[in-house]
Amino acid sequence: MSEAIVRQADALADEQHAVDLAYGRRDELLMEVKQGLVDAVPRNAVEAARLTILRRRQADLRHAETGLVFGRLDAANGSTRHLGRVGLPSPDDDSEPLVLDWRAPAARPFYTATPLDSQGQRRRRHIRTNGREVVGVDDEPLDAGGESGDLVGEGALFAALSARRTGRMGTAVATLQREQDDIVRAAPDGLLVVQGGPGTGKTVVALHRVAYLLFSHPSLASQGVLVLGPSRRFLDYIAQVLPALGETAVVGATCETLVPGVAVERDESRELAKLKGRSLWQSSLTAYVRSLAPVPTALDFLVDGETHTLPAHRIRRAVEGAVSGRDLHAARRWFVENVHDLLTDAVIERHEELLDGVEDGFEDLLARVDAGLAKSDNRGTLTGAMGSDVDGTLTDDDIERLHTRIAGDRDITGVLDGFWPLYDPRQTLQSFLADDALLHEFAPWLDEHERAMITNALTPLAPSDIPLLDAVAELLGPTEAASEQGEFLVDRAAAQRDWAYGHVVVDEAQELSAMQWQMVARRVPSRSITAVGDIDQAEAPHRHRTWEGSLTPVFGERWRRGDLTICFRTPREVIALTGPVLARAGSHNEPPRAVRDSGFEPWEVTSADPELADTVAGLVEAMRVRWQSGSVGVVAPRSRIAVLREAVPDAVVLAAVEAKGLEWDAALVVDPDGITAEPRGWNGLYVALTRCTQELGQVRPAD
Ligand SMILES: Nc1ncnc2c1ncn2[C@@H]1O[C@H](COP(=O)(O)OP(=O)(O)OP(=O)(O)O)[C@@H](O)[C@H]1O
Repeated sequence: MSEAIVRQADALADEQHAVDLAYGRRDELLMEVKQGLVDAVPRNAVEAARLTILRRRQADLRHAETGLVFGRLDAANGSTRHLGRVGLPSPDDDSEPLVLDWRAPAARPFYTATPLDSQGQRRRRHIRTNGREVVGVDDEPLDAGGESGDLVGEGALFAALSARRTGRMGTAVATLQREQDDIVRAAPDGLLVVQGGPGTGKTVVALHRVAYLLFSHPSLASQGVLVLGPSRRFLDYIAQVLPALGETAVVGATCETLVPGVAVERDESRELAKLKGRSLWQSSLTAYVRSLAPVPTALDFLVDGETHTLPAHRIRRAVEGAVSGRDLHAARRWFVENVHDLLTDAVIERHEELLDGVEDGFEDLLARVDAGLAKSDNRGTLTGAMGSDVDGTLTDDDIERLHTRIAGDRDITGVLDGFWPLYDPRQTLQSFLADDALLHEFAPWLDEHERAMITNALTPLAPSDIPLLDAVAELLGPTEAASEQGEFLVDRAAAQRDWAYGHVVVDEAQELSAMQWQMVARRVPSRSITAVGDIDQAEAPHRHRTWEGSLTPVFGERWRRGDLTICFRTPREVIALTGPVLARAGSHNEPPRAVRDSGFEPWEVTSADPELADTVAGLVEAMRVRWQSGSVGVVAPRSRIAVLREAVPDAVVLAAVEAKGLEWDAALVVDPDGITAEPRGWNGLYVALTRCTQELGQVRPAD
């Protein structure tokens, strides 16, 4: 046996031993946690918190069944460390864990050390497993000096990349690359926008970042993290990744589901969506909602049978004081309290006048007041009901009671409601959008045709109405304090429109309109946001071809950019086709660099249009045979989807926009010219061409 084979066999045996120990420890810990949870009924908040931690730990350990240990770092000082999906403490109270969590700072060299910058490490080892069995190890010496390549752990990476696509995303925790790791571990302050071409691992990075942030910044975990994806289907697609990374404290949503209790009820034209996505709406809606504050006038109130008039100038001062820096409903609450105070003062003043009148005709005056009260209601006389001191002066308790009585008085409340009503966000938005004169006044940037488009497309709600509704709801403010619903943080966060998240991750960020960005920003007051996307795959009706264009209207200069440049999905042969497509799409970016060849040259066939569906059915069948147990997807212009779905009922047939973020072993692009003829069609074709991991075919209808 050659020396290399013996070394490999020894390495496999060593790692099998380490992996066996780790699984043994994991099973032991799982058992301990299970026992801790048996019949556990929390008696107090501390115990409830302990049980939550135990449940979380149980979920983490369960999810770590696959790939419990995937790497090892050998340090220059002779120590070794194994790395895995979750940390496993050593059974004896050793401070060194048996397995180091991949998110721990000490694990970082596994992703970033190079021969030129070895970070105190001698060797990096990737451990490949199948279930609990070690099937391979890949070693990289880090102490040899010399050139550093682009990739870390090539062997393990290529093994991961050549695995058949199941249509569900897996984790890449064992094979994250340097540029990806830099983004995963970047400080969570401010808005970080990550531009990456197709297949550069944007979604992978975004999800690993969530897991990393929740692990390393526990304060974020207590506020929750929101992951915003482009569609429900997409959220389902990634749903298994976060639990596998040990994370459950995450709310997933799309821009359309972000406002609890509100659903999109109709589709809309691109023209309207583009119009309603413009950033100018924010200031127009702000001005409109501000205009709903009442015009000050004198107000009359009946207190204890006496009319008290608060003059217009005092109401004006109260309104002006209330609205500054508050949402409309908070301003209203402030105003109402102020009026209660003013009225209390007015009644006291009147009472003092009465006392002053004692000297000149006290009895006459009292008789008049009491007679008036007896007529108006049965609350008793002022002099009697107050329980004032014997000398007639009001005590603090009297004043407190008077104030409470005024605050609870139905008639007074009625006057205040009439003067300053509560507003429903949906009705408020719809009244605004329905009224040409209001639009003219508050959104003077709309022309007549645009105003007509808006007033004609009112109910029910379309996707672009959701961010407008959210803006109005925020400007109005809640009518009362939100009630906390649900035992778990994620349930409470998802149910509350104004929940302040610790961090927000946005996938396919290039699609967001300015108003959708506003909606995101509102949910994270700290602006701790990671947005990943490819501006060249933008399909949305906005016109942005650069991140500056997309972000500046909302964030100004307050964002930074990161880049992902290596394509892990699409093979070099296919990426080579995309340069001209990108240029036609008006891109400012280079295509990403593909990490591998597939050995399949992309091919093209033509078919007479009437036979196109049959041709596609035949080609899909042949591709299926070639990619047994793998996946095949078809991308086509919208107008052909229905016919193709009928011709190949058991295949995935999607429009380019629907294929975004998805990948198959083999992709068949039908009628590429038809795709480019769609709105933002060159961007769409770029998406379509870059879905495959191995084989790309195109079918063109013959003229
Ligand atoms: N470090 C990695 N190790 C293994 N696989 C990886 C790695 N990074 C990315 N991949 C794989 O590459 C493929 C593309 O990743 P992902 O879907 O995150 O890319 P994307 O940039 O979001 O693509 P798109 O722009 O098309 O949405 C996936 O199969 C993913 O698992």
